[in-house]
Amino acid sequence: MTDPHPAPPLRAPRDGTRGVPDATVARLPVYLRVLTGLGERGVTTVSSEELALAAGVGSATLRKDLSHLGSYGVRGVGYDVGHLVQHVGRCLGLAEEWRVVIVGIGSLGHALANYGGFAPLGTRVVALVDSDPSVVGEQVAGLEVQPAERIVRLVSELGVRIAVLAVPAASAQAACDAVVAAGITSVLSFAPVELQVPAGVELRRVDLSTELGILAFRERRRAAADGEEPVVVLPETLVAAGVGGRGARGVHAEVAR
Ligand SMILES: NC(=O)c1ccc[n+]([C@@H]2O[C@H](COP(=O)([O-])OP(=O)(O)OC[C@H]3O[C@@H](n4cnc5c(N)ncnc54)[C@H](O)[C@@H]3O)[C@@H](O)[C@H]2O)c1
Repeated sequence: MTDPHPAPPLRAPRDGTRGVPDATVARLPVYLRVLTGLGERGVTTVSSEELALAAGVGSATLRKDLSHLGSYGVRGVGYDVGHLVQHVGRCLGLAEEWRVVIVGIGSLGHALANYGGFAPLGTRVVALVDSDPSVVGEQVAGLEVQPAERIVRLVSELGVRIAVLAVPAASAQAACDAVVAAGITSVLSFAPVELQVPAGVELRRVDLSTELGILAFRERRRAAADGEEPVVVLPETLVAAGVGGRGARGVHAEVAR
């Protein structure tokens, strides 16, 4: 595979990703996943165009990102996949293991605890906690669910650095405060609510309903541009009250159940 635009070989930074733009750091796990997949398929070199396509970014962005790390692209050859896997991994601190606690072992907490895809990114779930006594003591993914009050001890004894919050929105701030008070400095929350953390604590949120809402909005706009009739989904109560059906404005209504 040839690379028409290889990034110039630069020095590798000695201090991980310090000084590397946040946007670049956020893309590194994606590059690593693609590169790891290529390596598993026996691919030894990859062009910046191919890597960019597989990672879903522009090739100029990819070359710039890798140049921040010190890339090893060779003109006419491309990037050495194995070398780049190690290099990106080192920059992400993956030689070390970052220990994770999941707070809230309900539907989502179970799924996350059982998910095996975190390890390649250097993280390992080592503890599960829940505030519900009926959940405490349950075995999930080889770990026993611990009472939420034990968080301080778990964090210090197991060296946990990252907390994943899989609790309802109403409990999320309290759960967040508890993990921060226990010494956690990185929090990933799935609760659909804004959270406050003190300076020095990294907070990331995964809000699936907002993401889906954005896609639905775009679908609606695309359908409107294609001249499709909008489908308005009405609650059953409104339909029972006589609202809905194909109305004067040509709106086609369906019932939400
Ligand atoms: N289930 C999903 O597929 C899904 C998808 C996207 C987002 N979410 C969000 O993830 C969060 C969890 O969803 P779920 O469906 O797993 O809920 P769930 O009700 O099934 O589980 C929540 C768990 O959190 C525990 N809990 C509550 N307060 C706690 C606290 N302070 N400390 C420790 N544990 C506590 C509860 O005892 C319960 O076991 C919600 O905010 C939800 O909106 C869920």
